[in-house]
Amino acid sequence: MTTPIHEYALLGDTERAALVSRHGAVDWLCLPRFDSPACFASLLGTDDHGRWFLGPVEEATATRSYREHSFVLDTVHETATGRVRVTDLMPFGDDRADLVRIVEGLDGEVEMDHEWVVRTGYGAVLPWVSRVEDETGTEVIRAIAGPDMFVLRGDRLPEPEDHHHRDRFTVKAGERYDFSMTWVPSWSEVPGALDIDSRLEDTVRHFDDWADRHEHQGRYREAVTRSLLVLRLLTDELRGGIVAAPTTSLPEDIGGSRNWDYRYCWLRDASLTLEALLGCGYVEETKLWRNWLVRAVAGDPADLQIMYAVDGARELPERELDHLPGYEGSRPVRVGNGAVGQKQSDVLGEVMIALDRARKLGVEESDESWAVQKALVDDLADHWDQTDHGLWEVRGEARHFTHSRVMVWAAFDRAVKGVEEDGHDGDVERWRELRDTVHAEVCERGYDAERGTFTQHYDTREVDAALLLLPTVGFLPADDERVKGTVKAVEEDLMKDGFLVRYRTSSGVDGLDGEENPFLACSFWLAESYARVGRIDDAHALMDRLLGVANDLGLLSEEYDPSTQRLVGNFPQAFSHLALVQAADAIVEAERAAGRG
Ligand SMILES: OC[C@H]1O[C@H](O[C@H]2O[C@H](CO)[C@@H](O)[C@H](O)[C@H]2O)[C@H](O)[C@@H](O)[C@@H]1O
Repeated sequence: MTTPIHEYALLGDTERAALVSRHGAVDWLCLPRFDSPACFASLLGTDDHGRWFLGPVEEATATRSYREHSFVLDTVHETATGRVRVTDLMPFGDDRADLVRIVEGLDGEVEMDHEWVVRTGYGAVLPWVSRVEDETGTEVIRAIAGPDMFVLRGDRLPEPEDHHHRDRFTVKAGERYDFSMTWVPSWSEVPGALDIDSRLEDTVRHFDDWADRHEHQGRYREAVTRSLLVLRLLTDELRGGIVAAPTTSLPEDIGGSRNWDYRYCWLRDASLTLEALLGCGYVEETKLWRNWLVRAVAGDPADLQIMYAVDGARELPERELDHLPGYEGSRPVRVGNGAVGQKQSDVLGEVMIALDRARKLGVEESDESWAVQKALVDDLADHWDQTDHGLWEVRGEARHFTHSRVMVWAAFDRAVKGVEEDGHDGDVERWRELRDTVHAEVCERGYDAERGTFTQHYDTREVDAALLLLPTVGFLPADDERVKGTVKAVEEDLMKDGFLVRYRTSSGVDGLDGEENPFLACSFWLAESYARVGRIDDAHALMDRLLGVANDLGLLSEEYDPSTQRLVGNFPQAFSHLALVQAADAIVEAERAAGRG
């Protein structure tokens, strides 16, 4: 039986991440990077596609929590005979790729099952596994396949059986067993053992200190803290790229084909992540990402992509993995992402907004960073009127999506501000003129005067949840009648069981089969819109409903299926968490303005 998505916890060290189920199965892990092939892929297949299980043999109830504000996870399993705690972590900041699991007996005794199954290539490849000694003479299990070596250490090593490694042992109160798995390139020596206790302490301290620094105050502080931590975890410490989610192909609709690979760095998602971090006082992180951006987009501005690999590489060809049956049979499983080749005119606007905000918060441009922005905006000035695939990356016809046109306006607007307010150079006359032209065009062609709402694109009367962002990016004030009319139309057309879908798929605009569920980021945008127009009680009601669908660890996926009450889509998803932070910020601001803060 598959594990519901909300039953998973996230582990990670800011360069790679794993999902572990409540019952103790690490069902997803890509090594050595977020976007590397998985060595545990049973999330999208069976146990034979790789997993690491450590949990009670007998039926148990499990309660779990992160230690302080970190990603060190404590799961306490209670059986009829006793209680045992399993602590899982990926130690941070030591240039190693380890997954550590500590089993401690708390009460009575508990019989534990241990199973370690490594498969490389997303479950396709059986490695060569042997018992070897490290340089201190300690016995370890080593699995080798192509470029990868995985080394399992432990106080009890499991035994081989049908290409799995298994063990069963009893843990009594007061006993402790440590296990760790380490990835190194296959041509390396077997890596040495970790000092587990000190790595655990440093890892908790690092994340907890980081989380303590944020400035958000308000009723949703705890949810905001966990969301910021998720965003931090998805920001690659070494390379600076920010991934949209650590998973691929968790379905937007169970059993459906809307299954995509999110382990890449979208300029849109990354810029919005930065804005959320900046809004809570995390300014330094901007430099890491901005330097990544400058390296990734270096070269001809016409070659700008909408997403890159985590190290800035450009090749992300989409392919289907036929050997994997998919999460609850949701096929195909895809790796790579075909949207990489799309034109999405909103992304430069998002980048320019985030970098403008960073400048205003004192982040100085580097020699290259303004030059790169200038080149990109000049290139946009040559192609500003083209159609695109929009922020939803539709696979249907390219169109003049109203949100994209607004973001073209935003790109010129922030470029003009870079000159007027921040003293940088550039073709400001031309940018100013284009900014005003696009504004007028949107208000004329993207607005349905009869219904009093902006529309999804210039040739439709449909609406789109992205239109809620018009006041957020400064295109029009929140109390403009056209904005208010848009909020009303979006509520009328896109509400589904108390949550918001992105757009009506029935229009066929996205060129895809099947349905999708409410999109959590859009639902947070609605809460933010309510706050901006002073509907504070409505904002709280929606916020509470949304936080109510997060799992017990405060994690959210991309979408939520109200009919089955399940989180669906990739998990955890930066888009949902960054939108949560921004909605909470907007509510605090609105309460302050209304004298309710
Ligand atoms: O809706 C079809 C598209 O779905 C994915 O895109 C979504 O995720 C992106 C990453 O978070 C986000 O930037 C985008 O706004 C979302 O629509 C998928 O990556 C696309 O390939 C697919 O066409």
